[in-house]
Amino acid sequence: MMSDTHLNGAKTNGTNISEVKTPFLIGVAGGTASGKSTVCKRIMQQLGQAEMDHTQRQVVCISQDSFYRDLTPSEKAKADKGMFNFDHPDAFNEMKMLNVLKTILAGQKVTIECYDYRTNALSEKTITIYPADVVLFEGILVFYFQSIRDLFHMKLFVDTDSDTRLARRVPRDIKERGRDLDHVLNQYMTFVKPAFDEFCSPTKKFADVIIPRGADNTVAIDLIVHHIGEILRPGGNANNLTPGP
Ligand SMILES: Nc1ncnc2c1ncn2[C@@H]1O[C@H](COP(=O)(O)OP(=O)(O)O)[C@@H](O)[C@H]1O
Ligand SMILES: Nc1ccn([C@@H]2O[C@H](COP(=O)(O)O)[C@@H](O)[C@H]2O)c(=O)n1
Repeated sequence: MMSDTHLNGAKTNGTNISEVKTPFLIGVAGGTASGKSTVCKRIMQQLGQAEMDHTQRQVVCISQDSFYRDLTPSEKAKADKGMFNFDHPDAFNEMKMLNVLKTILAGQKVTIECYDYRTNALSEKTITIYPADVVLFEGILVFYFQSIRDLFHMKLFVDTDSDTRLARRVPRDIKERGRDLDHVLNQYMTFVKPAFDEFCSPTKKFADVIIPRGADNTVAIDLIVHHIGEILRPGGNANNLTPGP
């Protein structure tokens, strides 16, 4: 289904001297454990991309967590005790996010550091994002920063009720992020919940599509995938990609 219709190639005497892809950039926001990553995975699966080698992939997903800023030693000590606010916009490096997304939109390859929740820091592991047709950028605050928000061609908000999100976050953080129950609940009540109400939830208004119940909402995901397919098909409007309002 992926086509080359949105290659912005400069042609001289019929020869393509440069072929630059402008990827279709999709922002996926929502509260913690709302199912953002799972929705992205479903979209990739339905576009037939999830099982592909990452160098061949034409649909890729990037997490906003790769753009947490470095912590000072005293912030690090707080973070280890669950006393640092990772849900506040100041915890992110907006300029780095902006530069990376602009590079991706310019059709260039980028290398992104992966985030390690056990050390509360970027890890040595990196992932290289090759020029792709569709790039999904998911995270709690991807619509918070206007500079970032303005870059998206499509904005999705995964809307899952807070009880469900907490019920998913507790086992996930214990199993996958090396936390204990006290740590998860204290952090949730002190920072995660208030920051969701103050910074994340208000960004729902920027979404083009709100997805109630996340990945359980197969109808919404089918519609979104169909729309992406229409844009990318030969003759679709992918030649004229401009970010949405
Ligand atoms: N529809 C669903 N039904 C059951 N569990 C889900 C569903 N969506 C996500 N999960 C689980 O909830 C946790 C958080 O999901 P994830 O997609 O990683 O959320 P987010 O990216 O928003 O933090 C994971 O353990 C995931 O397997
Ligand atoms: N060192 C960190 C960094 C982030 N968090 C929490 O992760 C949440 C965002 O990730 P989701 O997959 O849940 O969207 C966010 O709510 C932070 O509290 C963390 O606990 N530790």
